Amino acid sequence: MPAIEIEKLIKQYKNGVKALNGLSLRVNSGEIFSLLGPNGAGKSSLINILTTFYKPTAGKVSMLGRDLCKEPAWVRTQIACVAQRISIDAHLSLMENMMFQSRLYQVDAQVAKKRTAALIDSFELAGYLKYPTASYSGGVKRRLDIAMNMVSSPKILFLDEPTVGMDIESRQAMWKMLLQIRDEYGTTIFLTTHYLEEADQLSDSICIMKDGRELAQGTPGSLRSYTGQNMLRIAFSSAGETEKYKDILAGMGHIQFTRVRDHSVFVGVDDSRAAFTTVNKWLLEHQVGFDAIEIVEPSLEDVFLTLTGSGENREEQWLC
Ligand SMILES: Nc1ncnc2c1ncn2[C@@H]1O[C@H](COP(=O)(O)OP(=O)(O)OP(=O)(O)O)[C@@H](O)[C@H]1O
Repeated sequence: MPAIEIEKLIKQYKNGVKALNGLSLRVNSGEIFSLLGPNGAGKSSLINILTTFYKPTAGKVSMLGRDLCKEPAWVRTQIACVAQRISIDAHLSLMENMMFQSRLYQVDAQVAKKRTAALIDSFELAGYLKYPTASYSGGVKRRLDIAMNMVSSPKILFLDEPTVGMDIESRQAMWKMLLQIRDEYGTTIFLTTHYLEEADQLSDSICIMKDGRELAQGTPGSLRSYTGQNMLRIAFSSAGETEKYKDILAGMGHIQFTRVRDHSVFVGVDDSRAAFTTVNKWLLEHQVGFDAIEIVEPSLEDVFLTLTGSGENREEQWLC
């Protein structure tokens, strides 16, 4: 049974804006699912519907096998939602915050005690017990916020940009925590992120959406090969050279678009071998000094930019 199944979902606000415009997607039980999309794509509108804050205008949403519109109260008992704004009470201790949350979800006191102890242990929070929560770093506060939301043993955990603004160390601690939640607790994780590398490394499944619809869904690997397009990477020794040759390369045969990253020009091509030959020949003939030229697989970021930047309405695609 899928954790979430959405068919042709529409959300039209009173001002006439259609934030969701026929969205369909599926989240499998026990997976980490990432929702990606540019600003205004409809991600928050979708999360607000799935967490029962908003009612959809039309379409079907099944959560854990039940109809969301018919049984929102039941759905609420099965999910937890960690918003971007941290919800811990800085006047309460770590333990008091956990206990407060358990009472909110009407978890039996004995059960709550056991769960809290296990969560503190799992997520390495014991070292912070004796300090006031107000003194915690942003990363630890967020970990505590998530641990609190696990007290009710949710089947699905929603996280809105869980690592936004974090340094790399805190981000890695968060990734570890999310993997543990999936593996030790079997919880399905539904998250939004703007970090494509994070989605790539962490997710079992990704949906890229724009204008209220899904553009593509699948595993990170299947999405990377989604465009069916290899790329050329040509590395130069300086940023100036890279910028200069980006524009020249853009005008050559077989080349669809160019992008610059880390002193390299990444070139989208329709035929990687033919493009390799053309570009290589041109660089040698014009005695252009370059550090490397190679055929590479597109990154998730390349796929994201190609899909969301195209402005085309693609047909629905299911890649799993
Ligand atoms: N309550 C609302 N009333 C009217 N329009 C809204 C409302 N909430 C969102 N919208 C509009 O719906 C569209 C989708 O917005 P939404 O916030 O769902 O996108 P998003 O992908 O979460 O964007 P972001 O990444 O910027 O948060 C936008 O055009 C937005 O202005």
